[in-house]
Amino acid sequence: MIKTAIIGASGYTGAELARLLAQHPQFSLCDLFVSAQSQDAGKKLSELYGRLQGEVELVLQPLAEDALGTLADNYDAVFLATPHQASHDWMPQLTAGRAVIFDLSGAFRLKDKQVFEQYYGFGHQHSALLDNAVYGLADWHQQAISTASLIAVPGCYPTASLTALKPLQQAGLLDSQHWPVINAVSGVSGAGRKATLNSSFCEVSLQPYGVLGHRHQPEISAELGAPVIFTPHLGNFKRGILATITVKVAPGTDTEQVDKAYQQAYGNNPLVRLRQSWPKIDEVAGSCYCDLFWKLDPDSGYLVVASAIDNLLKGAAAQALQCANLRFNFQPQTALVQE
Ligand SMILES: NC(=O)C1=CN([C@@H]2O[C@H](COP(=O)(O)OP(=O)(O)OC[C@H]3O[C@@H](n4cnc5c(N)ncnc54)[C@H](OP(=O)(O)O)[C@@H]3O)[C@@H](O)[C@H]2O)C=CC1
Ligand SMILES: CC(=O)N[C@@H](CCC(=O)OP(=O)(O)O)C(=O)O
Repeated sequence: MIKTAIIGASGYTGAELARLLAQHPQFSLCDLFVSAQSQDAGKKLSELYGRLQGEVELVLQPLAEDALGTLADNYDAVFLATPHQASHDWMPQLTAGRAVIFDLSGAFRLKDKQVFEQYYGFGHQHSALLDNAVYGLADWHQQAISTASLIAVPGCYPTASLTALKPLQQAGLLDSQHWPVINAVSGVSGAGRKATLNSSFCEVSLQPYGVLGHRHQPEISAELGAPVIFTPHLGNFKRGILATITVKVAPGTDTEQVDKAYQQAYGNNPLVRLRQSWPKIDEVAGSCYCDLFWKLDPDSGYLVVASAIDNLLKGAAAQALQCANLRFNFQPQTALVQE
């Protein structure tokens, strides 16, 4: 069994990871950690999330930062479901241990250090770790993930967007003169568990935010190798993301070529569903799938693709476990879909 711990286990993505790992036949979930000053230290995770009663009965332990090095030697796998800065600060000690690290934060997703200053509000101090980190877009980087020691699990919006765009890019069907335009709506759990005014019940009303400045724009562009316009919106629902993406296809592209690109990319992938109609948030919320559907207007050359995921699952915890399945040589979908 793969000995496993989660740091940041009391948060939304940490709790989903705990649930998934607890039902995995090959992973043994041993310990759950929160920050040293956490108000939840000493509580059972199931006290915070009643639906986990009987499924995860572990207690949330306060993390002594000076014990990080030994901590990473006690496990085969450590999942970080922590804020970006905490992941950044702890990574040198954690990666010195024997555990493979799966980081759900954005701290190691980008190679360009300048992006961190501009979009994350801190200067990146760990160039060598950045260079070594593998971007954990699990449906695309199986080979690199299978040998990595530090895996930077993508953000939720980038997962929805890149799953839709990469097959087109791979098949050479994107018109490089026109930037893809991504409009995406996320449920409020995307903002994490901690209460803020913007995410409080009476304040949330469908609205764009982070316009022309969200940190997922450089993440999507870096992985796609092309600039994009990305506009996120906050919706008044709990979980899920729907990204509706408009692209100009290369001259002469027809529907058959687009269908073939998606079939080639995902025809045998149990975690990406090529739908026959436009995807809905309700059809992916609580699941580990990404649902895709598209339509091409051959006259104008514009293609619209819709991509739906659960932000906490395919957009975070389930993708992290998909990476872990690849890293430890299990089927990528193990414990993620019913077989
Ligand atoms: N929510 C989402 O849809 C997605 C989130 N992510 C990323 O995953 C990570 C976790 O997100 P999410 O679960 O939503 O966040 P939450 O705010 O729900 O949880 C954060 C967790 O980290 C702990 N924590 C907070 N501050 C610190 C700190 N300074 N040091 C150590 N631990 C700390 C919290 O517990 P405590 O404060 O009690 O210690 C809690 O367990 C973030 O980096 C986020 O950007 C990625 C994709 C999607
Ligand atoms: C609705 C909402 O607030 N969503 C978050 C994205 C969550 C995510 O993917 O997180 P990281 O890239 O930060 O890990 C946001 O826009 O900041």
